[in-house]
Amino acid sequence: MSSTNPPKSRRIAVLGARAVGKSSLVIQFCENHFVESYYPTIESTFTKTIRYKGYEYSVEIMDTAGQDEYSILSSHHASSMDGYVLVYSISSRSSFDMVKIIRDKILDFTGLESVPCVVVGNKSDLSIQRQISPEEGKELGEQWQCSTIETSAKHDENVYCCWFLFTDSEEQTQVLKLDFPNRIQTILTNTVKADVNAIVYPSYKTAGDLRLAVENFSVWLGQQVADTKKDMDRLNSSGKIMIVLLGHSMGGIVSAETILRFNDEKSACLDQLQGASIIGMLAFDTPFYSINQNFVADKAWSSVDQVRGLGNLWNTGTATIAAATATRAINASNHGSTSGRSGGGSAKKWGLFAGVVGAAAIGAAAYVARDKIQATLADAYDQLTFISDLTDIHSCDQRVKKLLKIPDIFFKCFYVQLNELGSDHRPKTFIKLPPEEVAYLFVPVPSSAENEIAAHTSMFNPKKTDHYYELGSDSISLISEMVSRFQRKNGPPLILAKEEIQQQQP
Ligand SMILES: Nc1nc2c(ncn2[C@@H]2O[C@H](COP(=O)(O)OP(=O)(O)OP(=O)(O)O)[C@@H](O)[C@H]2O)c(=O)[nH]1
Repeated sequence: MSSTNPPKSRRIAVLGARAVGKSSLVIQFCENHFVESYYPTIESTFTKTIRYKGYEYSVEIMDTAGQDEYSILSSHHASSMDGYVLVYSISSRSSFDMVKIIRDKILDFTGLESVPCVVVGNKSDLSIQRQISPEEGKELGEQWQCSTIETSAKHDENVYCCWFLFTDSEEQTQVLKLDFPNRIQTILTNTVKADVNAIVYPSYKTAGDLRLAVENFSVWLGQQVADTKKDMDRLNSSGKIMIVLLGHSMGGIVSAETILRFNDEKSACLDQLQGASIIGMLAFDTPFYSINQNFVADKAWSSVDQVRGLGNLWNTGTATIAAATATRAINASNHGSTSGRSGGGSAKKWGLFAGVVGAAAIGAAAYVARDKIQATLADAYDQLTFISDLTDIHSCDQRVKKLLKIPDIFFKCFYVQLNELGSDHRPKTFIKLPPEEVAYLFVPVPSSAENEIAAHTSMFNPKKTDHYYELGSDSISLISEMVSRFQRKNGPPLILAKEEIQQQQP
């Protein structure tokens, strides 16, 4: 990831019934002409760079084959998309109904409550044949809280607008709907062919001792494993639970300490995790080597209110996520049924596992380097005994060293870096950068936030973190790599349910 500002990339699928004008809209937008003749599409991909509200977007548009009620939504079209343009023809009631069916299929597939989309009523030039009024189109948009627009690919009316509206609506809904854990869960499910459960660690104790936080977190983690096992038993499925910890901010330190604890106390690990394996951790802006003293010293931070506000932000849970995953049924007959709506862990069919990948974590705690900041600010935080753990540089250093010594634990830390350099000509970062020998494990993520604290707290906000999407895909690639490594080492995954294995035995 570079610190320049390359275009933000977006992948959009265009979906709708047959002959509503999907290809015509895409061709008009990308190539500026209208094709009168009708050639049913199988699938084509177009790319176009657009400038919108000061940002450049490199948009990859997937034009898909027309859908009918019986078409099966391809995973290729439903997943790894940043959003959808759903097209109907204003002259066809059935195509309007089809848009609703397609959206339901996407929600079922992704397990989300809502997805960024724009509903487009095409062929607005055919007013005499109109079957759907503009009001009916708008009502649907209000119901789904998305933008709607009528277009004519033929007369090139509103064609540009529909793509811009998408960008706008996607920007607005992204933070709320496709939040980071959901995004990881959805994409990872399809990437590693696994039932992926992103579990957010529900409450994070910012008060209290680090050891207590680690203990609480370990107990919670054990509970997640037990719940997953119960689901698996109920569905008579077999598989090995793998856990990946994702920790933002101080959650990364809690995750690292949890791994160290389980490694030091192997019997406790076996009891509490019931044989599940922690295969790695990803940290996000975790101050493993304390926070960057440059900005603490900056008097811009000397407002108690500002820091109190920051504490509230950290405590909202926006920065508190965890994930647990389970390898999905490989049996094709079970594919369609494995995805449930979000939060529907129990709705998942845990049958026929190829193994179970589990991930957990992310907590964020408010903290400041106590001895680097004014007394008044420290007072605002005096219940946060975590602070002292960050000022013990020797322990900080040892923590990372010990973590790296544990065999088969994969570790990476992403950290935010502002686009401009500081007055000392060094990168502006929230965390203090690590020593040279471990620098390769720390990956900068460019941020356009106004300062280091804003960058830190908005790391999972696509509006502030320029490479939010890449952060998601990089995390997914790393988790996939952890899973493959684990599976390579521990033999091929089981792909059959218990009863099928029994049936196959002589
Ligand atoms: N009058 C009018 N005709 C249009 C418009 N857009 C597309 N058409 C015509 O509608 C027919 C179907 O257009 P396509 O763009 O191929 O439709 P599609 O949705 O991609 O079709 P499939 O690939 O089968 O899903 C073609 O004959 C187009 O010329 C429009 O805005 N107005």
